[in-house]
Amino acid sequence: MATRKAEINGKRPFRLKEYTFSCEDVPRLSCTDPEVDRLISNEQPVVITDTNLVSSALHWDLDYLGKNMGDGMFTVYSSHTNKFKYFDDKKGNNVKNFREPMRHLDMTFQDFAKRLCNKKPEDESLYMQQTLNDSVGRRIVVDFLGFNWNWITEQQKKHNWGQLTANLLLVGTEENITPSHYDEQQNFFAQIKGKKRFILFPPSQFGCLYPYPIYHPHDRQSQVDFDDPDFEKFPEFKKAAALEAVVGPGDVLYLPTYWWHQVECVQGTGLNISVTFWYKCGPTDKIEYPLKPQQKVAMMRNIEKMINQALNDPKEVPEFMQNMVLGRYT
Ligand SMILES: O=C(O)C(=O)[C@H]1CC[C@@H](C(=O)O)C1
Ligand SMILES: [Zn+2]
Repeated sequence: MATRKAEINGKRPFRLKEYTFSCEDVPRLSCTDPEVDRLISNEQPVVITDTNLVSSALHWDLDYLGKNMGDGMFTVYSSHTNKFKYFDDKKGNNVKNFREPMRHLDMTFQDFAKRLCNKKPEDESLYMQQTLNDSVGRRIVVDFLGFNWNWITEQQKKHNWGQLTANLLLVGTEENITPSHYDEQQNFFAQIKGKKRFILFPPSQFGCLYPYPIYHPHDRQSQVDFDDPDFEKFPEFKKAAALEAVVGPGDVLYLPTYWWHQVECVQGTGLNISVTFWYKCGPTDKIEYPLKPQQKVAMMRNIEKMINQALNDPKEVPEFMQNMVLGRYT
């Protein structure tokens, strides 16, 4: 697998996987730069520095979390590969012979930390992905309250976003990968320990990324295997052109809603800890034409949902969709 050398601001170089598509850099700007507001208003990704958003958590490591996360049970995914492809198990019955690509385990943080420390190369990869809630220990609550809520709440108000819906704590090891998908929420992704690489595609490249059907457990995920793309089945993927961002401790990536992202824990950067800040999108006051790509994706999803409901049988959807477009709009 080809890799290339990279670095952030001249700091210690590390290696990134190479793919078939080009990668341009996401802008990296201080939160004091007015360009940050412009990019967020335009729903363009940007790496924002100096926010102090999670400065109160930069001392988090396996030992500290093990001592302070409390004795609650936390969500940990286990995968035979280093990929953690999200699936909605409520949609599992819609697809014949669907095989869950990773196992959902529940364990205490202490158990998770022990498995990470004793992990042998042949063992399954592990990824803790736990919504921060009141089950954590007191010191974690203090660190959480110490996040720069003034700054992020100011962003929420300025850009007229909806409510904060979740803070997901992510604890993984280098080379863990979350394959390419899009979400329907605004996201400030805060890096606490280790480095993460984001491969981003704008919503306008929906046609290059071939998401699964909406009834599929992998709804919102790309069908394309970036490590071995099937250009026969997914010819438009040849036209995909990515933006790339590598974030380190203290960096915050603004990840706009409907933007495709693959997330990789960077090799050689050790234990990886992040926290997401997901917000509901704001209301669309006035429809303006031409419609934005993300509005068209939302429209496509609503139409797919309507067709699925009306047909009431996932097996009928492919033929219905093909009858609608093949030879008519192709
Ligand atoms: O923040 C998001 O939108 C995500 O997809 C998260 C789910 C797994 C996380 C990761 O860092 O691998 C990223
Ligand atoms: Zn995501």
